[in-house]
Amino acid sequence: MSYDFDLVVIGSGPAGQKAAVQGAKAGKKVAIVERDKVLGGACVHRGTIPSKTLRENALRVKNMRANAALANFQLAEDTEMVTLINRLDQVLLAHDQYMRKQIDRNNITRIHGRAKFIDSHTLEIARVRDADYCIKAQNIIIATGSFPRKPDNIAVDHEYIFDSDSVLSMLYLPRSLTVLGGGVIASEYASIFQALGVKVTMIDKYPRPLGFLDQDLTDKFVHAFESMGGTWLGEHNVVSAEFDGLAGVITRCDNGLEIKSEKLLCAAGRIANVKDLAIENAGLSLSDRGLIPVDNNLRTSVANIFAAGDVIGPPSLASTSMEQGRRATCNAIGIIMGRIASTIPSGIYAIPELSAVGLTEQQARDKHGEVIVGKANFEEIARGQISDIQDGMLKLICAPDGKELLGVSIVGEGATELIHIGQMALLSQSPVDIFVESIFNFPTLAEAYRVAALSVIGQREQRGKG
Ligand SMILES: Cc1cc2nc3c(=O)[nH]c(=O)nc-3n(C[C@H](O)[C@H](O)[C@H](O)COP(=O)(O)OP(=O)(O)OC[C@H]3O[C@@H](n4cnc5c(N)ncnc54)[C@H](O)[C@@H]3O)c2cc1C
Ligand SMILES: NC(=O)c1ccc[n+]([C@@H]2O[C@H](COP(=O)([O-])OP(=O)(O)OC[C@H]3O[C@@H](n4cnc5c(N)ncnc54)[C@H](O)[C@@H]3O)[C@@H](O)[C@H]2O)c1
Repeated sequence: MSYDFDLVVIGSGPAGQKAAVQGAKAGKKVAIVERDKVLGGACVHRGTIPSKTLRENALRVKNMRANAALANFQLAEDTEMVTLINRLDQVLLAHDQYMRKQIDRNNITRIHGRAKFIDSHTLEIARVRDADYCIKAQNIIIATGSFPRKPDNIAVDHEYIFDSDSVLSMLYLPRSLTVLGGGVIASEYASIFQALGVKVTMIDKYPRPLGFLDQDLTDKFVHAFESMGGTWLGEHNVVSAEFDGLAGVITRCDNGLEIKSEKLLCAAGRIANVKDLAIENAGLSLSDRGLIPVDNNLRTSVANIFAAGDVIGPPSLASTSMEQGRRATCNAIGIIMGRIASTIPSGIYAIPELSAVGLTEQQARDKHGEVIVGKANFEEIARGQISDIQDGMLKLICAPDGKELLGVSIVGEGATELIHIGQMALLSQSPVDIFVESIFNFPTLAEAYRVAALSVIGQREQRGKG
């Protein structure tokens, strides 16, 4: 069979972009199909980058409020959202230009249109102005991402009730906001809006937010959120949320509680985006959870079709999607890569940040028994004192021998950067002593590694004597 391309990638988010570039670097004839006018996917236009840009301004507002002696700072009533994401256009433009240049420099064919499978090697491209046409590819990578789940009982209208795709299209900063969910999106936006002075209520059916993280971290997060004036309602099941017909939203829980707020953000999970792909024409079907099933090499049940990113499910991060995209291409073109390292960090850009790598304390106890845990509060570290960081903490989780590092969990400003020190120690299988024997810059938050390691070593020596 003759093909138009060696590799066609569907979707230009983090997974698709890296998949296409990897193919071109390996000398293959590659095309990338994107239905949006702009490249970058949810990550760039509706997710990671916009939310982190708003976060930067929320932090500035919070910091200005923190020192009333320097400036009596108050956000104006009816602050327009555009002023709070004023740098977003510049950030997006810079990102878009960078991506276009990279795609063009690598001679990747950009196709603007919606892809649909005709068979396992053929895609039909639907275009807005021009006629549809077909392309044939030896290998295809599905990197079509995900979209927000809309529960039937939540009337998302993008005017009063938003999802994470539309939340930043609000015209004005609301006075109050209900956030449905206690996952990553909910925790990030709830704390960002609260830091901006919005009265936020965050609700989840689970007892604590971000349940996959160490409880010490989530306790500190809830404390920080409530100290800013937010309300966390765990173990509350939302049964309905609707516009009240006047100027707000009524959220009802199954225990009878009713919450009134100006706006609501529904962050109740995301769904793999396979609409319009007609995967059945290629011989593919979805898993029970609505995801595209792949093996360890990211290959689907059809030999020449691979999938990467949110469309294959957790961890559903931009960071992992990029690596999956790259690996999917390598596997497709015969460069066998094997499994992705299990030490993937999670970074939650809430206020404060949370980040973890390896095992949590509970996971380590379940697996290894009497583990040794060393903690360092940022208030005890010179840099933490200087920066007045109230809710910062770093935890080292070590095997019962007090030497082998099993995991690192951090909450506090800088957590998503600091975690990589621990990640490198885990990857290089360094004993916990490395944090004591190495000299770190002073004053830095990284000193917390040293303080926590000293605590571990102290407990290890006590155990040795006992
Ligand atoms: C609010 C929010 C904040 C986030 N923050 C972070 C963070 O801080 N860090 C992090 O690591 N991750 C974060 N994420 C997750 C991250 O955005 C996703 O994991 C990542 O975007 C997934 O990349 P992807 O390439 O799989 O898909 P996407 O980025 O969703 O890209 C898929 C692309 O495929 C295109 N497409 C779909 N169907 C077709 C079709 N039939 N034909 C042509 N094109 C098609 C879409 O238009 C889209 O451009 C966040 C997500 C959200 C929603
Ligand atoms: N920094 C990051 O890495 C980052 C940031 C944002 C998003 N993401 C990714 O986006 C994905 C989606 O995030 P998400 O937060 O929307 O989903 P999620 O699945 O993590 O959380 C959804 C939450 O909503 C709750 N919920 C749903 N319906 C409810 C109801 N009726 N009543 C009460 N609670 C209810 C669930 O219990 C759950 O805790 C995640 O997989 C995450 O990896 C990552």
